[in-house]
This record gives sequence, structure tokens and C-alpha cells, in this order.
Amino acid sequence: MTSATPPVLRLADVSHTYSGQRRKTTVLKSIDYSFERGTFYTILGPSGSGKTTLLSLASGLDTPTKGTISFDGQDLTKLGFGRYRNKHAATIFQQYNLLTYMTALQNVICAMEITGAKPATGSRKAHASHLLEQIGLDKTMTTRSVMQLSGGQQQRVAIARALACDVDILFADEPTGNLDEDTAQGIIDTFRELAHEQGKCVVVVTHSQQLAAQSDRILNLRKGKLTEQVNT
Ligand SMILES: Nc1ncnc2c1ncn2[C@@H]1O[C@H](COP(=O)(O)OP(=O)(O)OP(=O)(O)O)[C@@H](O)[C@H]1O
Repeated sequence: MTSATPPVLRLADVSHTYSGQRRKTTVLKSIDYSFERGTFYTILGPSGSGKTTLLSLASGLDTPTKGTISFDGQDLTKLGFGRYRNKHAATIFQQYNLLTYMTALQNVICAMEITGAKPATGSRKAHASHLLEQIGLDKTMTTRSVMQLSGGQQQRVAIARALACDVDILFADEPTGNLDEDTAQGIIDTFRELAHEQGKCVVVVTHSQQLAAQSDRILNLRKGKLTEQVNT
């Protein structure tokens, strides 16, 4: 008898409480959800509903106060958070988190070296350069310090850096927030392609209905609970 393939990412009875000096705030309450490969998810929810918290837990940056998170059926605490973040999951942060003393190109190459990602053909430098161009960053910008780039351009570097790490799950927190409409649409198309043609699981936190409408599954986070929106 063969057992069913586990979901790429599973949240089982996940709760999260922040402990402040005066009081505790429970942000997530007993969340159960399975994310699959080849699917593009968006998570919507009002400001302060816990979307970034959920992403931090699912991307292995923080641990839930209750419940388990597993990758391919293996509990992250057993797999190891470092291994999970290096080999299986990449995150595009709201604040980009770029290495400010490096150029755009160096940021992408450095991420590939750290994670051991190797391009199918050509050098890491050539692949990084191609990704930056593909994401709409002008060639002259790629050798500039990231501190000399605009917010939208830095965001593109952060996206290219995540794409360069050949991972199973890509998380993004408001990835199109600083981009013009055409560039934002290009990013959405890239997410769709990653899910549908490369079999990745893409999970994006957003306030954008335009982005959510183009995802495969829309999840709503409200009052600590995660529910799937059923399209009528
Ligand atoms: N480190 C922390 N310590 C205490 N409370 C926190 C911490 N981080 C977040 N919170 C609180 O948890 C709640 C959820 O925050 P979170 O950033 O996850 O929400 P969000 O849905 O991503 O919000 P937004 O859409 O505004 O980015 C908020 O009430 C926030 O104040």
C-alpha cells in the first residue's frame, strides 16, 4: 500500500501569541492548512490581522507558540530551520533586507552561493544578470550599490534574489507594493509561471485585489483564523 504524498507545507493547529510587558496578544488561532506544489496562493486580511506573522512562521523565521509546521511531511523542528530556509524556502521581505554594501548583482550572486543554487547552464553571474534583467532592472543599475536604487528597484533586486535560489516554496510579503502597474503585472506573471510551469508553491501576502484575483487560491486571515475564499 502506498501512502499519499504529503503537502509541501502543512500548518497543523498553529497558534501564535506575542507576549508583551503588560499583556499577551494571540494573533493566530489553531490554523490548519495544507499548501500544495504547483499552486499560487494569496493571503488577504486587514492590517494587523497577522499576515506577516503567518509568513514568518511558515518561512521558518519564527516558531509558533503552539502547533506544528512541516515541509514535505517533516516537522521543521526536526528538519532544521536553517536547512529549510537555505534549501527549500525563499522569502521576499516587505523591507527587502538587501545587503546594502553590495551591488544588485552581488546581492543575487551572494544568495546563490549561500544556498548552493546552481543555474542549469552558465555561471552564477550570468544567471543573476539574466534574472535581474528579466525582472525589469536596467543593466546599468545592476552594478550600482543597492543604496543608490529607488524603493521599487530595490524590490526588484529582492525578487530576483529569491528567484535565484531554486527552492520549493516562495513566500512574498506585499511584493508589488512599490511597483508601477506594468512591472507589478510582470511580477504576477512570474509567480504564475513559477507555480504552473516549474511546480513551485508560491505564497503571497497582499492587500491587492488585482494580485489576488490572479492567484489560484485566495485565503483570508481574520480574527486569527485562516479561511479559503470560494470563488462563485
Ligand atoms: N514582535 C511583536 N511583538 C508584539 N506584537 C507584535 C509583534 N509583531 C507583530 N505584533 C502584533 O501582531 C499583530 C499582527 O501583526 P502582523 O504584522 O502580523 O499583521 P499584518 O496583517 O501583517 O499587518 P499589515 O497588513 O499592517 O502589515 C499586530 O497587532 C501587531 O501589532
